[in-house]
Order: sequence, then C-alpha cells, then structure tokens
Amino acid sequence: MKVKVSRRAHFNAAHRLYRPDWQDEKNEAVFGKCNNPNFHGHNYELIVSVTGEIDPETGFVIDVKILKDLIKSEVEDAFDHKNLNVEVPEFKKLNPTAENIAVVIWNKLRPHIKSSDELEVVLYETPRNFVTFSG
Ligand SMILES: Nc1nc2c(c(=O)[nH]1)N=C([C@H](O)[C@H](O)COP(=O)(O)OP(=O)(O)OP(=O)(O)O)CN2
Ligand SMILES: [Zn+2]
Repeated sequence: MKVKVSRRAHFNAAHRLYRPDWQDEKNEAVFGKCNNPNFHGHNYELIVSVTGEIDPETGFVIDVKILKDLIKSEVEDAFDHKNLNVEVPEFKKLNPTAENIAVVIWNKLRPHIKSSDELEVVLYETPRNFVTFSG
C-alpha cells in the first residue's frame, strides 16, 4: 500500500528567458515579456511529493521534517531571492523556464530520497501556470 506525502514551499526568484545564440527579435517573439533584458521576478510555489510504503515502525513514508529540511537546503537556500540566470550555476547555460527549474529541483532532491520511493515536483510559476515532473 503506497501513500503520497507532500510538502509545500516557496521561493522568490528573478529570471530572464532567452537564448544568446538567437537575435533579439526571435527572443522577443518566442519568450515575450519573460525576455525582458532587465529580468523580472516570480513568486514560485513548490509542492514536493514522496510516494512509498508506510514504515510499520514509525507510520511514516518519509518524516516531513526531513523533507522540509531537504527542500530548504537544496532549493530555498539555492534559489530564494536569487537571479537564476546569474547566480545559480545550473542555469548558466540552461533557460530557467518552469519546466527546466522543476527538472533541476527534482535532480537535486532525488539522491536524498529512498530509491524505492517515487518523487514528484510540482512548480507554480504563477498562480495559473504550473508544471509537474516525476522523473
Ligand atoms: N511552457 C512555458 N511557457 C512559458 C513559461 C514557462 O516557464 N514555460 N514562462 C513564461 C513566463 O516566464 C511567465 O510565466 C509568463 O507569465 P504570464 O504569461 O504573465 O502568466 P500569468 O499566469 O501571470 O498571466 P495570465 O494573464 O494569467 O496569463 C511564459 N511561457
Ligand atoms: Zn518569467
């Protein structure tokens, strides 16, 4: 019997969507207002879920305190109040779209989760735009 345990978190970060190998016109056409050269911020909402068997001794799939501390050390400390393009190494050469941010977060968390458990990351870039990555 598998149960999904979730923890909600948030971080604020700035970004700019663009490709340096494209002309300005193409970047503007494809990325619109998120191509603004002055960068802009989003209030990202994150839901991390771990699905697995309940440990019969503890009654936990994963201790949510451990999940909370993991999200803080791997995501919030790394991304919160940062310019993703400039200050976060993973996005030096990777466009910080919601999709790419979700995959980066998943890859940072995955090594810390029991291999038999499933990991899902849901990332809201705006209250109406969100992506889901489960590996
Ligand atoms: N597939 C993706 N498309 C877009 C992404 C993305 O990460 N993946 N990102 C953006 C912009 O960064 C940003 O999210 C655009 O926001 P906006 O269009 O303003 O969305 P809102 O929900 O705030 O606005 P509505 O008026 O509700 O549409 C663009 N595309
Ligand atoms: Zn944006």
